[in-house]
Amino acid sequence: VSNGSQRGILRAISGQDGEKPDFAVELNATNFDSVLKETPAPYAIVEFFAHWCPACRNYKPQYEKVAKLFNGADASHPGIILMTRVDCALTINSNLCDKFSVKYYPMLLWGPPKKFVGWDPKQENSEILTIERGRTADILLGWINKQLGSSYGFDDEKYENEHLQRNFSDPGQIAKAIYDVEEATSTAFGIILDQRMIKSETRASLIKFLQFLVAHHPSKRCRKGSADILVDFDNLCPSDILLANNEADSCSKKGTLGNYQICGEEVPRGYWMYCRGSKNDTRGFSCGLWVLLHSLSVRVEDGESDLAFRTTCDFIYNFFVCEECRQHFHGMCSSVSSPFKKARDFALWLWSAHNQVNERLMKDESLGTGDPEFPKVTWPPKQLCPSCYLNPRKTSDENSKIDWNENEVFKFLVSYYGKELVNLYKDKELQAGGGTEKTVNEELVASTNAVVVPLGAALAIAVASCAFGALACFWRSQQKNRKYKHLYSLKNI
Ligand SMILES: Cc1cc2nc3c(=O)[nH]c(=O)nc-3n(C[C@H](O)[C@H](O)[C@H](O)COP(=O)(O)OP(=O)(O)OC[C@H]3O[C@@H](n4cnc5c(N)ncnc54)[C@H](O)[C@@H]3O)c2cc1C
Repeated sequence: VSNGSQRGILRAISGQDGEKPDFAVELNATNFDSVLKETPAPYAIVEFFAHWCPACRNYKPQYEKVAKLFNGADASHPGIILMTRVDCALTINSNLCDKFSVKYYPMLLWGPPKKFVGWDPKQENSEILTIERGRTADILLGWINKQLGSSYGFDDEKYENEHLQRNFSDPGQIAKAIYDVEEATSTAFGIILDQRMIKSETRASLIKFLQFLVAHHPSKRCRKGSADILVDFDNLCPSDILLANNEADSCSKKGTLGNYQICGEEVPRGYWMYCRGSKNDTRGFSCGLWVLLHSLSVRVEDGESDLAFRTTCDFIYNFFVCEECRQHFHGMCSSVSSPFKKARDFALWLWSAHNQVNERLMKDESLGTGDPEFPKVTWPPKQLCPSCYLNPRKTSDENSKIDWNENEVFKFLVSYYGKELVNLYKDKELQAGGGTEKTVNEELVASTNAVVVPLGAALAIAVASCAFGALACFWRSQQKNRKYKHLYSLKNI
């Protein structure tokens, strides 16, 4: 998907355009496969229409009324059905519409998004169905409800979030959070550039965090995007420029750095799934950031645990725009007196620090500052991890300290933020890769195709420490080799 068309899609979804946005996402022959392959939604509807067709124009408000329920930042049921449309009157889409044997307008097809990709019309038992009678919004929603056994209604428009409400007995919810981790990463990077936060005193901290992401981000495309930025970092945001002018344009959104998408072109998507609040301004980014930090913490090895701890602390201190949050977190970081030697200790420290924040906020939230649908709890609640509790609290004993079984908590964190988080995502990666799973090393090397790798701060810090595990080390040596190869070839010109 080209930058421009992707931005168009994001605008359509997030409604940040000046004019009233469409909720259904406009697809064309160029982005059709990639958008449908990438969407986390389990179902898609494609409306084939022609812009000159009066019946289609009349139908648009009906289709949009349904799309508003499922697409966009204020959808009541996000992430379930991606509603799209293809204009068959555009020459670029002729083959696409022919492939789906579009015989009349508007024609609606329903199915799992990935089944639209590489669809063969001769295929028997296809999971793609024609929605024969979707002529009004009511009929279309009725058809969907019948198909899914759901009871969605247009009254759900009030940005309610009942289906995502915290359900402690459903640990499977975390599988959705991988999309929020990507969104949080991309949002954090966007804020850093927007707010011109890369300065001479914060630059090294960002480089360290990018290395952390390259080695341990649970999403492949964020590892790849972070590696791309890291490789070019010294060119894009040289330290001498920052020393001369602490507010260098090149290190902000205005510079080339602003063209980099840390998690690829499809992210951010403009909505949150696991971290979606019941109101627009609650949860979202700060929840996604926590999940990112926990997911990183359970992926480090013993030897990197202290660096991971310091990298996390410095990143939050330098780049988290919530002043109270960063100061409070800094206080917790500063109270750690001896270096971490075990990955387990770092993961448990982060868990415990997060619980201290939760406990502090529980009091504030009685003032109505939190999200009423998602009250803060001491985490994980018993429903999610019964074995984490040594002595279950008695009702009369509500305020006593919980006696945690830290071995069980660690096991739980590793499984929750490790395997379970990437449950859905792995399938997606495999499907996207056509069934052949490349090693992460190959992916990283393939992704970092810069011709010249600068041997400045990024690489110097990287090569010197090799601290973030074998994977990052491997990647760094690849960069180093390329640098030398490049210099060598230059010398021979
Ligand atoms: C580093 C940091 C510091 C912050 N400090 C402050 C602050 O000082 N004041 C303030 O008002 N807000 C602070 N925030 C924001 C606040 O913590 C919440 O992120 C925000 O209120 C949204 O809450 P939430 O209900 O989505 O759950 P969050 O607390 O954001 O948690 C996200 C998810 O993580 C899981 N989780 C909860 N607790 C734990 C735990 N102990 N270990 C592992 N997983 C857990 C749950 O599944 C939860 O849904 C901070 C955020 C961050 C990232």
